[in-house]
Amino acid sequence: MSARIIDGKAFAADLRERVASHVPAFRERTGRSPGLAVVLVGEDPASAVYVRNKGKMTRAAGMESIEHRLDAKVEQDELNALVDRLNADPTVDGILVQLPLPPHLDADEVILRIDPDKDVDGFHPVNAGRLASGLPAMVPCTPLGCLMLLEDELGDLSGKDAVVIGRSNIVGKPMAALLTAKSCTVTVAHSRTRNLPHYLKHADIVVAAVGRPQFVHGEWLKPGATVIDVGINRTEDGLVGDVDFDSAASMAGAITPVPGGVGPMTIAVLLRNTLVAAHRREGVPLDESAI
Ligand SMILES: Nc1nc2c(c(=O)[nH]1)N[C@@H](CN(C=O)c1ccc(C(=O)N[C@@H](CCC(=O)O)C(=O)O)cc1)CN2
Ligand SMILES: [Mg+2]
Repeated sequence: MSARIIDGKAFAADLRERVASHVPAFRERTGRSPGLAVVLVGEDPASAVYVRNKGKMTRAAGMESIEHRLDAKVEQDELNALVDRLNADPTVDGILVQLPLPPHLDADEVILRIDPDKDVDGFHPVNAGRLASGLPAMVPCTPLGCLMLLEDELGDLSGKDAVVIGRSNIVGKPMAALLTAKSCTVTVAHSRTRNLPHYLKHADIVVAAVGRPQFVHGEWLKPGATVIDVGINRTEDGLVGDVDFDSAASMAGAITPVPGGVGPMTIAVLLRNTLVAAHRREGVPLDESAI
């Protein structure tokens, strides 16, 4: 193995501290802490862990965590009504509905209902449009976390060839928009791409978010490439990414591990987005590029 291991866990801990350092001044200025409301529907065990960690880390950063747990059988109207109440609550700066929702609920409908200025997940089409247009947006947490790791590793990304594998609204599409905004030449590959190794051969940057365990093989990579693995797949061999770590680590210049790579960045960026949303909503200045 020769690749540098990108320590997302340590980067995320640093980012959470940076976020926390801005909270006292916000409280001084407004008389309250930034507030994040998290809605969990049902009992999906992984979602329950993520939501618990979000609450813990929100409080550890000095912010207010408002948690709503709804029964798995809750009706769409009741979920929508909760979002309406959170939209109207001036102490709530960020609203997040934990995904996936039980199959009888329409995630698009509930996301559309969230006030775009409180949409700390960055999933609302208004924010997707703002991001695509280069306007100030709430940016989805996982891709923004990937971008932070990439810039920390590589510095200026301008002119680099990037392949994003996966075209979801949550990771692939916003990741492509962020890399395009950084002047990368971006290819979006996905499950129907005919000859993935052909594209990967030239890629300086690979972001794998396809949702298939160990899908990307090291032999396909350009030697020295930076590989960001967004996958979290629970298999008989434990938790694995979308990249075959061992073969990729012998070809790449740097790679994120699973666990301990991208995953921890998701919650750290969520706290960052909540801080940003709170400052924007209150009109309190914040140098967003410094956090
Ligand atoms: N509304 C949202 N729903 C979901 C999101 C999201 O950003 N917003 N992302 C994922 C789940 N997620 C946060 O919600 C999340 C996933 C993974 C991690 C993480 O720290 N992973 C660890 C491994 C933990 C494990 O064993 O499962 C790691 O990779 O090191 C944090 C948050 C889907 N839903
Ligand atoms: Mg896909």
